[in-house]
Amino acid sequence: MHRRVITFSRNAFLPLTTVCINRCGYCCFRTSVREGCIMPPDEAIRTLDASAGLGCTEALFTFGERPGAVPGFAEMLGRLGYADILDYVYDLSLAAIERDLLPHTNAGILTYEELDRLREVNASMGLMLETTADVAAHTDSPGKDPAVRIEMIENAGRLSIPFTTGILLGIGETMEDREESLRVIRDLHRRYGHIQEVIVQNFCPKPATPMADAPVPGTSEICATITLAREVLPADVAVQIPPNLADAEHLVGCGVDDLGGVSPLTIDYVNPEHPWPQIDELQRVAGDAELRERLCIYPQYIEKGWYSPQLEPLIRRLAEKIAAPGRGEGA
Ligand SMILES: O=c1nc2n(C[C@H](O)[C@H](O)[C@H](O)CO)c3cc(O)ccc3cc-2c(=O)[nH]1
Ligand SMILES: C[C@H]1O[C@@H](n2cnc3c(N)ncnc32)[C@H](O)[C@@H]1O
Ligand code: MET
Ligand code: SF4
Repeated sequence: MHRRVITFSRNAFLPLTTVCINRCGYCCFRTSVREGCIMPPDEAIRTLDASAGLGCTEALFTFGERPGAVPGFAEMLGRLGYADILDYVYDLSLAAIERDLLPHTNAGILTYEELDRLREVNASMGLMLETTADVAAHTDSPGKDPAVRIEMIENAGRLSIPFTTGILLGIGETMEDREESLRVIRDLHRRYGHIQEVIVQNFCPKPATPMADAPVPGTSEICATITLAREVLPADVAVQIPPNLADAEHLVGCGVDDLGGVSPLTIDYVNPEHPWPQIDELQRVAGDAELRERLCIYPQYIEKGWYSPQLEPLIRRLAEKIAAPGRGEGA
């Protein structure tokens, strides 16, 4: 099951806010409304500048879902001059584009209209399905209702947005649940053709969360799930594993196509205890496979023109840049 090419994206992770209406049992990212819960514009711009300088091509905006519904948040955001976090991410997406970075946003559940608006300034977007099962970890997370997640992924399909989704392993679901989740993703892709990659992400326990002592999926179980994903999903959908969370070196042979976004500058704010491998270590992870840099919009969607006109020149330029010979590690 060894695949010849393994891809990754050089990115910058910008957690715009840690405030969230959900309370997932595994999450250490979410905080209350308090000092520091919103990344200020000057810090965001510094991160974009520095990441562009390090050769990154993607700005990943990942943050809490519907923070505006949490009391006190709107007032804090208002002090930065914004009425809605989506106005803020829109402006920062423009700032990213100006600096030659392609925005990819995962803000949790968004409406059709919100997706349509962000589509103008995002090369791809994402939302983890997590699981189709009804799990205890999601009891206090209305946004993790599988029906709600499926509806949003469907809306992204209607809007022809190149899309990243995935499943989270070890949150109370069974192997059968994983198979069902993967089939649902496959069926969405059959209808809309927009799923570019599916992340198979293993739960990592966090201190002081309800799941702090929950068992973690072992390497052989993760491998079996990657193999299952590769069997269920069509060949044009990449299977991604995060190289910082699992034993990626031993898992790539299970059917992995992609190592996701890796940052030379920022940490993985969702899993802060797991540092990224250095980009020059990724070839070791990829083993015999050819390691190839990609953009956050996959080549087939560039060919199909599934992007907004204002992203066209940048996508063209970055596609040439990553294809240029001599652009190896640290370039
Ligand atoms: O650094 C991370 N990147 C995450 N990414 C980013 C991802 O690695 C890249 O941004 C995409 O592969 C696009 O290049 C996600 C993107 C999504 O759309 C949905 C979920 C995730 C999850 C993570 C994550 O937990 N940590
Ligand atoms: C951005 C994505 O990160 C994942 N996520 C959230 N918390 C954890 C954790 N403790 N371990 C692994 N992945 C996590 C969820 O799948 C979310 O959708
Ligand atoms: N809160 C969103 C979600 O869980 C984005 C990723 S977690 C920080 O879907
Ligand atoms: S995983 Fe995402 S939705 Fe769940 S509590 Fe954390 S930030 Fe909110």
